Amino acid sequence: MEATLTAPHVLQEAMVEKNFRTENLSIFYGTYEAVKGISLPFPEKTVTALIGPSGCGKSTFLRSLNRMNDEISGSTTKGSIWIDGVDINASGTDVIKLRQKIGMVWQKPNPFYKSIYDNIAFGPRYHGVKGKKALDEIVESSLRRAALWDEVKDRLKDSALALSGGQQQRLCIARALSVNPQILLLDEPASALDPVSTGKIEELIKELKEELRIVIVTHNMQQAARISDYTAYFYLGQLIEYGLTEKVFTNPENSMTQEYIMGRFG
Ligand SMILES: Nc1ncnc2c1ncn2[C@@H]1O[C@H](COP(=O)(O)OP(=O)(O)OP(=O)(O)O)[C@@H](O)[C@H]1O
Repeated sequence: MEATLTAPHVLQEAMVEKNFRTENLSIFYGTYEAVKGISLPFPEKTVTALIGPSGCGKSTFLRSLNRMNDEISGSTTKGSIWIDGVDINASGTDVIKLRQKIGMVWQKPNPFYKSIYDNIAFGPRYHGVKGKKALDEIVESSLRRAALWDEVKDRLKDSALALSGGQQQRLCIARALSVNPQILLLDEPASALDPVSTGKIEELIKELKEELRIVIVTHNMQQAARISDYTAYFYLGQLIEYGLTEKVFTNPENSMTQEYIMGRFG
C-alpha cells in the first residue's frame, strides 16, 4: 500500500505547528491497532476534516484528542498529543480541565434532561462560576455564538428536549462553547439533521473557526469541501493523505484518496 506517501511532509508540518498536533499517535483496542502512528497538525483558525470509509479510525482518533477514548475499557494509546507545549497523553493530565479546553459535540444531539438555560450554565457552574448575572451573560453569549439565541431567548426555562434536532445540536455546540474551549471536536455533527439545519451548522462552523480550531469527522464529501481548510484521508487506521482541502479534492496525490472522493469505494 502507498499509505506513507505523504507522511514525511505531514510530519514536517506537524512539527512546525506547536500548539496543537499529534505525533506518531497509535490507538489500540486490546491488541487491535485502530489508529496507526498518525502525525497531524491542527493550525489556528482552521477547520480540519477527517474523512475515510467506515471503520478507518476517524472517530477513534478524534475522541483521543481530548482523551475521551480513555473511557473505553481496553483502549490504550501510544505517541503524543501536543497542546500548548504539553503532551496530554502524559500521566498526570487533568482530563476535566483538558475537556474544558477541548470541547466535543457528538453525532446525535445529547442535551441534558434540563432546561435550555441549565444545559448551558452546567459547565460554567461546575468550573466555579457563581452569580446569576455572570451565568446569564455566559448563557446569552454562548447561545449567540451558536446562532441559537434569537430562537430560544423567550423560552430559556423550557426543557432542551422540546427543541428540534437541529436546535438541539446547536444547543450542544453552545454548551461546549460555554466554557471557552480553544478547540472544538465535531463527530459528524450534522449527519442526523435535515438540509436546512445542516446548512446552519456549516455556517456556524465557518464563523467559529475565527475564534478556535475545529476538527470534524464527516462522511459528507461536499460538506468537507465546503467547510474545511485542511483534509486528512484515513484508511484502515493509516493516514493516506493530508493537505489543503482544495488540493486534496481537486488534485489528490494518492489514487486511493481520489477513488474515495469520487465515491468509487467506502
Ligand atoms: N469500543 C471499541 N472496541 C473495540 N473496537 C472498536 C471500538 N470502537 C471502534 N473499534 C474498532 O476500531 C476501528 C475504528 O473504528 P472507528 O469508529 O474509529 O472508525 P470510523 O472511521 O470513525 O468509522 P465510522 O465512519 O463508521 O464511524 C474499527 O475497526 C472498529 O471496529
